[in-house]
Amino acid sequence: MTTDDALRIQGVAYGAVALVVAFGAAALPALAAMPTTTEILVVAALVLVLGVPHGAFDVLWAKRTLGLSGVKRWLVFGLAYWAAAALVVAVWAFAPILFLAVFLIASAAHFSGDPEGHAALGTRAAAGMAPLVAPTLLHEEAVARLFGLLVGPEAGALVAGGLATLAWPVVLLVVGAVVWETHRDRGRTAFEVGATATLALLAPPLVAFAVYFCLMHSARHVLRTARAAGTTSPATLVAIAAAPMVGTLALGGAAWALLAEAALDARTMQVLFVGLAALTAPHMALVEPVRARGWGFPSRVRATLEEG
Ligand SMILES: CC1=C(/C=C/C(C)=C/C=C/C(C)=C/C=O)C(C)(C)CCC1
Ligand SMILES: [Fe+2]
Repeated sequence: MTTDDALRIQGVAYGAVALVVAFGAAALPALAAMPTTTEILVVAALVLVLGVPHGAFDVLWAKRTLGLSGVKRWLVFGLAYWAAAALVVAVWAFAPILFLAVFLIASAAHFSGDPEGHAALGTRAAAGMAPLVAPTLLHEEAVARLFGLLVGPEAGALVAGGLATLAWPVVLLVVGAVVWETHRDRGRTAFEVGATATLALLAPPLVAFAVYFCLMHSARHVLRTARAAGTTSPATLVAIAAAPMVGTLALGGAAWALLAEAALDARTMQVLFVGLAALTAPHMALVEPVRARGWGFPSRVRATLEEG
């Protein structure tokens, strides 16, 4: 099986799971109650084990794009990576609303890279915004509460309200994207984006995020990395990601210890999502230029391949 086959299977499997979770949650409304501490802990564990490792492959992209070699250069790279992350944590501490707003906008831009091959700009916008905006259509209060654990209840409600004003436009954009991509014979992209929006609309916000982030965003990135590295061996991939993952876990542990005074739910949310936001800054700085070049192929060559 080639990595391209694996990417196709991943897209379809993700869409199927997303729809099952979405309609399962809709059929069992008791599940859609306010997020409990248990839910937060389970989602945190899933995101940590299946989601966060995709960023550990940044070392591989750094090697490819920056041509890093030698202990000194790797040390400088590591320092710059963690300095960028620390800066984000400082913004969270001193300007929480700015932090959350920029994190959401940057995340939408980052998630818009998920669809494979060519996709219309509107489709990319829909793919990027659906996981973040759609949950506020039916679960605005739950999103506000979760944001509240990160930035305080008032700021949380404000930002969730801001997202909620975008909810219908984003739903319409998703519908347009599904119709357009189907019309252009890109049915898999249509299915993926439609499933993400359905999941984000119907399932409890954190559950929807975990399913999307682990089975779409992270899985897709790992498969793209495997394709660029020319390997399908899980052992090779684990070997690449192990050291950065251990470093990340150590810093996450330190953050956990520092936040000893916060209640368990706030503490977990903060370590997880402020940590994700912090890592997203250097992660995007490395990965977005690679995406603009077609994931390791010169974009013009790739475009010709895809048109043909
Ligand atoms: C906190 C929170 C949300 C936002 C999460 C974001 C914005 C995650 C971004 C992760 C990134 C960009 C990872 C990079 O690879 C939701 C789902 C709206 C609702 C539940 C609470
Ligand atoms: Fe990512």
